This record gives sequence, C-alpha cells and structure tokens, in this order.
Amino acid sequence: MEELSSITVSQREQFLVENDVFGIYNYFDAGDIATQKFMVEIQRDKQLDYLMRGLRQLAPSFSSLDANRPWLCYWILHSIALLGESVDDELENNVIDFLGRCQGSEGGYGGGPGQLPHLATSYAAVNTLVTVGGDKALSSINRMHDMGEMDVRACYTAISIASILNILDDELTRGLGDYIVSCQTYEGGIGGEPGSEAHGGYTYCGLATMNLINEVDRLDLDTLMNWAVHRQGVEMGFQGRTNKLVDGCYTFWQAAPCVLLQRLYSTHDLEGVVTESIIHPPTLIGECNRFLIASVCRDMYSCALRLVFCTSILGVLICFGDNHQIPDGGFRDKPRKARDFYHTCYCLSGLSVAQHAWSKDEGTPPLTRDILGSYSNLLEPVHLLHNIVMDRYNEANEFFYRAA
Ligand SMILES: CC(C)=CCC/C(C)=C/CC/C(C)=C/COP(=O)(O)OP(=O)(O)O
Ligand SMILES: [Zn+2]
Repeated sequence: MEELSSITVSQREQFLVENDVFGIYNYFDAGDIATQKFMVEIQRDKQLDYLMRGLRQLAPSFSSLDANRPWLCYWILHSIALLGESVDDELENNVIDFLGRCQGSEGGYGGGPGQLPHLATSYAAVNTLVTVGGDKALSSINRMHDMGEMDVRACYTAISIASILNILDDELTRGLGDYIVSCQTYEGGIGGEPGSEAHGGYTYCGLATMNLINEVDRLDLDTLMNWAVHRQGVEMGFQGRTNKLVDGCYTFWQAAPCVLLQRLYSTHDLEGVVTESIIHPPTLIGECNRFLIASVCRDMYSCALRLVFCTSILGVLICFGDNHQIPDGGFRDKPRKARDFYHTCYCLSGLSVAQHAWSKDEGTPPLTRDILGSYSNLLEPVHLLHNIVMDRYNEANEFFYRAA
C-alpha cells in the first residue's frame, strides 16, 4: 500500500481493475472445463428474468433516471430482442401507450410524460418502437421533428431517427459532414465537439452518422481504425479513451466501429488489410500468454481485429457478466460494480457485434469458432448503424418506405 500512495488516482484505479480482472482470469484458467463452460455461458433465463422484472417494476432508486424513461425501455427491450425473445401483447401495448404519452405535440419524445422533447430520448423511443415492431408501434410515431442541440451524439441521434423514419433530406444533412470531420482528433478517434478528446461513444456516433449520410470516406479511416483497436487493454475489455479504465459498455461503442471499418475495407477491395487470422476464441481459453499475443499483434489489423473480437467476448462474459459473480443475470461496467440495464444492453450489443463480425452476409449464421462457449450463446444480429435487431429494423424500413 506504501507503493500505492506515490501514484496518481488514475494509476491506482487502473491497478485495482487489473488486479480484479486478472484475479477472475486466473480463477477461470485454474477451473476445470465445466467451470469454464459455466463462466462463459449466457444464462438466458436469468438474463430474461432480470430484464422482464425491470420492465414491469423498478426500485425507488431509479427515480434519478426519471428523465431517461424511454432509455430504460430501449435498454431493456433491445436486450430482450438480442436474446431472441419478445414480450407479451399487454406489455407491448403498455410500452406503446407510455411512449405515446412521452411524445411532444410537435414531434419528438421527452424523458417522461410532460417533459420537453429531446433528441437522445427521441432516439431511444424510436429504437424501442422499432424493436417492439408491428403497425401499432410504428404508426404511433409522429414523424415531425425539431432540431436543438449541437454535438456528435445529437447529430447521430437526429440522423439515425430520420434515416429509420425515411425523412432524411438535404436540409438535415447540409454541413453535417464538415462538422463531424472537424471532430476527428489527432489520435484518430472522434470527440464530442471540435477540439474535444476522442471518445468511443462519439466515435461510434460520428462514424455511424458519416455512413448514414454517405460521407464516410471523408474521415481518416486508417487512423480511426488504429485508434479504435488500440483501445483494448490487457484487461481484454475496451476503454472509452486513452489512459482511462475499461468498461463493458465500450464493447459496443468501440467494437461496432471496428466492424464498420472492416466492412468498409472489404467493400473497397482492401481485403489485404483484413485477412483471415489464426487466432480463434477456443485457442484463447486456458491458453498460456494471451497478453503476449496482444502485444505481438498490436500493429497488424488482421490479428488485432479478430483478437479484439474474441478477447472482448471472453472479457465481457467472464468479467462484465460472469456467472459466479452476477448469478442473477445482467452485465456491468466492471468487476465490483453493480449490474444495470444500460450495461446489460451495451454488453449484449457488443457481444452480438463481435459474434457476427465475420459473417459474410446477413443471412449467414456465424461459424461455431466465432461463438465463445456453447453455440446457445448466439445472439441476434444488430443493424450496426442503429443498434436495433436486424429483423425488427427490416420491418420498420419497409413500413416507413411504404409510408413515404
Ligand atoms: C447514442 C448515444 C447514447 C450515444 C452516447 C455515446 C457515449 C457513450 C458517449 C460517452 C460520453 C462521455 C464523454 C462519457 C465519459 O464518461 P466518463 O468520463 O465517466 O467515462 P470514461 O472514463 O470511460 O471516459
Ligand atoms: Zn459504461
């Protein structure tokens, strides 16, 4: 402890996280096959139980999230959809009715009934209604809109909503590409505003937006990719920004950009950059020095990419949602933190992205080697630009195409 007193707060926190995480990996490595299998198994029943209970009733401590109620609907319903399940008609109707009461008279959704509409809660509400699916949910959305804020998350939520609802036009996209390009930093990632530090959350938002408005080639994609793959630390999880702690939710915010870029490189015929890698999830389990592998591969996209995906799956399953420490389902930020619906949503989303990263097309299921643990861990694929389960997105796409 004497040694610890001479280091900074951040170094101390990093040290403690590494200690926790390596303790879990050592426990995993020392375990027999049955223990290891159990630790990497997504316990669907327990996850669903946690999510369903949250959808019906929340504890009084959730009152601090009163301005985020559409987000709670999205985190929970999207997690349920990722697990390949849906809710009964009564709950669906309650969700549609509740979100209807959050909708402003001039369009947009507030954080709760009577609250001012906000782009972020509008994004959560639209994604929830698309996830619920069906004419009643989709036709409950009033497609009028009103712009307000100015940062990369606001750009993304507005464009994501407009794209899904089929109301994207030149007026909405004018100057947007210039703004996002101006938010890409010297590190390669994207910050929330010009001059701000690159961060995984905004990098996802910026890259997804540039894809949606067909201007992605204007970003420096090589430095972006380089920045994103280097956000994975020795703990195997991802950090949101340089020198910060890993956190389970960045498994989505950082891995989705990696997959988006990988697909972009493939369609631009730059397959040499992303070639088949020799490292597969089973090779990593119980194997000697995974950290050595990480450092050897640091500058090779091919290895780095597959490594990113398989180690992040391992990390997420045993550190952010491990069965021996969160026996009742749910995922969390990091060891010692409590589970919550936000981290459950984004850990599961990141797992899905990683599982489906190597599928050739939408209809082709992933190979067994790309699913860590049993194949029953397979999650539904998501639309990378909206983080909505693919078949729900396709239904909404057709619906709003007809409604145009
Ligand atoms: C569509 C949508 C919801 C987008 C949100 C994207 C997102 C997650 C943005 C992150 C914002 C941010 C700077 C967090 C830093 O928090 P921190 O300092 O507590 O965390 P850190 O140490 O991990 O950076
Ligand atoms: Zn987080």
